[in-house]
Parts: sequence; C-alpha cells; structure tokens
Amino acid sequence: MTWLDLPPDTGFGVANLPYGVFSTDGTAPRTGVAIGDFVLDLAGATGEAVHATGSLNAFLARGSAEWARLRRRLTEWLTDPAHRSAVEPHLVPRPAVTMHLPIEVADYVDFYSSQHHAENLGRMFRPGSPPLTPNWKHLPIGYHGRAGTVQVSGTPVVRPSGQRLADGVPVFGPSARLDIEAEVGFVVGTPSSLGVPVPVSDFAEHVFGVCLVNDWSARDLQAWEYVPLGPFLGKSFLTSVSPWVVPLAALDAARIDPPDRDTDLLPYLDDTKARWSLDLTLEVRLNGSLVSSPPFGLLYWTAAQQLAHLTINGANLRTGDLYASGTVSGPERDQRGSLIELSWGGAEPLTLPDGATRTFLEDGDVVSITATAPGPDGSRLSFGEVLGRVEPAR
Ligand SMILES: O=C(O)/C=C/C(=O)CC(=O)CC(=O)O
Ligand SMILES: [Ca+2]
Ligand SMILES: [Mg+2]
Repeated sequence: MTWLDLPPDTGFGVANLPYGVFSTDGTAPRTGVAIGDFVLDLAGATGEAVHATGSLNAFLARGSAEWARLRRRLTEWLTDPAHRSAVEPHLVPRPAVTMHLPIEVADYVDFYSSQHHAENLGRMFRPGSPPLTPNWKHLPIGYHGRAGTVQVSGTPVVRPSGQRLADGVPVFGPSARLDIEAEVGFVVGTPSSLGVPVPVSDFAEHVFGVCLVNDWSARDLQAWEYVPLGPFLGKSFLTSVSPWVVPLAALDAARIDPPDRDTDLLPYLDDTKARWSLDLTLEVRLNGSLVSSPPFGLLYWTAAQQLAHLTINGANLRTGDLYASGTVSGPERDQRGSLIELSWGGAEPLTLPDGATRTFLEDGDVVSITATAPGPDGSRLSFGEVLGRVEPAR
C-alpha cells in the first residue's frame, strides 16, 4: 500500500515505477519515476547528480545491483508514511511535465521475431517463395537501424521522400505507403566486453527495461531498396519510443513461457532455463480508433535470445543500446501490428468508425501505441504511450 492517493486503475502504481526524463517550464531535463498522476523528481528527491544528467544512461551504467537498490528505496519511500513529508515536495503533476527521450541511444537494432508478421510480410514482399526464409527458425533475424533518429513520443513524423518504383521505373517523391510497426523495445544498461558473448541467462544483468516502439516504415521505399542488404532509408527517417522505461524488475508477473518451437535450437539460443516471454497486450489507435491489439507474448523469439544472438559474434553491448522486438502481430486480423498487414498491402482498406477508410497513413493522421501487462495481485501495469502525427513531406 502507498500513502499516495492513487487513481483506482492507475497503471502507474508502486509495482511499476517506470523511469523517464522530464522537465517543467524552464527547468533542465532530469530523471523522474511515474507514480499515479505524478512524476517523482529523482534529481530533487535523491540529490544525486546521476539523476540530473538529462538521460538515464549514467544511472543505467551502474548495473543491476544499483537498479535494485534504488527500486527498494523508492518502494519504501512511497509506502512508508514516515517518508511522506520528505518525498511529497518532489512530486510533480504529470500534466505539467514535458517528457524527453529517456536514453541517449547508443546502437539501435530491430529484430523480426513475430512469426505471424514475418509470414505476412513474406507473402506480400516475396510472393511465390516460402513465407519464412530458411534461417527464420534458427536465429532471430535483425538489422542495425539508425540510433540518431530514435526520438521520443510526440515527435512529428515528417513524410519521407525517396525512390520508389512507379510502373517499373524509379521515381523520386514523398512516400505513398507510409506505415507503422508496433513493437516493444529493450534498453541495455550494463555494457559487455568486446569479444565476450552474453549468454541468454545473463539477460537481466544487462537489460534494464522495456519501452514501446513505433518503427515508422515507408513501404514503397523499402520494397525498392531492400534487396540484398535489408532495410535502409525506408525505416531510418524516424523511430519513436515511449517516454517511460518499465524496469524488468516490475515484470515478474508478466513472465510467461514462449510458444512451442518446432525446430531444434543451437545451444547458445536454448532458453529453457531463462524463459523471457512477456504477456504484454499492445493497442494500436489510428486517429483515436482502436485498430489492432497485438499480443507480444506470442513472439517466437524472446528478448533474452535476441540479446544472446546480438553478441554471439563478440559484438559488445554499450549502455543505451536499444533493440526492438520486431513488429508484433498475432494470428487474427485485428492483432496485426502494421497497416500493410491490416490492409493486406493496400488491397483491403480499413474502415474507421467515422466512415473514413485507410490503407496507409495520410498527412494529419495520429497513431498511438499503448500497452499493459499483468502486475501483482491482478493489477495491470501501464507502459504509457508512443504517439506520432504525420506531417506533409518537406
Ligand atoms: O520481410 C521483409 O522484407 C521486411 C520486413 C519488415 O519490414 C519488418 C521489419 O522491420 C522487422 C520487424 O519489425 O519485424
Ligand atoms: Ca520493424
Ligand atoms: Mg525506424
């Protein structure tokens, strides 16, 4: 129990305590923790410089023992009324804050771990070939994205321009197939050494927490450019993340077994002793209407396996590395995490409640992705929101 008067169904109770970076009018960005309708100002409440840097990186670099220590301290502050008078002055109403990019993103990697998504895209991008490539069930496929264009929720999505094929001829102009990808992101705190792979079992030593990701994608640019090296300009113009990073430590009640796998794994990907599927339900809204509820728990590959794969060649981790799950899609139409799937390549437009139809995004459209996960005692934890509004091409 907490001495705070929390809204009944708040997803930001004492079992959550996600971290972000915020400012209020005219003050410098600093670290805060969401609690109910407030942000607890950690720079003020702890007096520690590590929380006044304007990003979570310095704190994340301290490692998992320090993350656990601060979490215990915060829980005590917010539950023991003896701390009320010291803590209360550092609570800022959430409507009064501006949220910033929570981490200084080091490297950014995007995986491709939803079998439903991969099969759907395979059918559309590579008709006539098997929907899954032969490697898909042997390794979590991914690519390196552009860390510098990872931005916080609310950053406008300027429609990208580039090359696409029109009647078999490359033309230049604004993308006509601007899309979303509903994903879950994992934030690395503890670095690793060059040359030393990180085993599946060390996942929680290195990964601090989880955020929401929208991997904006220009499907027409992507389709023309991606063979043979993979996504490039069709995805590097912007990737949006939610402002709150939910610590792995908050997700005990959300851990579930991964789906059955029908292909033997090489030992470095064996996760029988570190089951890290998470029972998150995402919700995708287009101009306020719910268009999809992708089930994260069905992903074939877990974030622990992705981390092991990412480092198996000796690549080192750095504080602030961000890797995303890949688009989350389930078996049902209303569980697909992208518009290219929801509209089946544009052939089956979506009808919104106001009668408007959509295949891909139009200028002015607003896309929001939210998620919740089971918390202790039947509660739900909120991941907040990642939102973006489409602006015309420049
Ligand atoms: O199958 C393809 O060629 C393309 C796939 C994607 O666009 C998906 C991607 O960015 C990875 C993912 O989000 O799952
Ligand atoms: Ca993606
Ligand atoms: Mg992107």
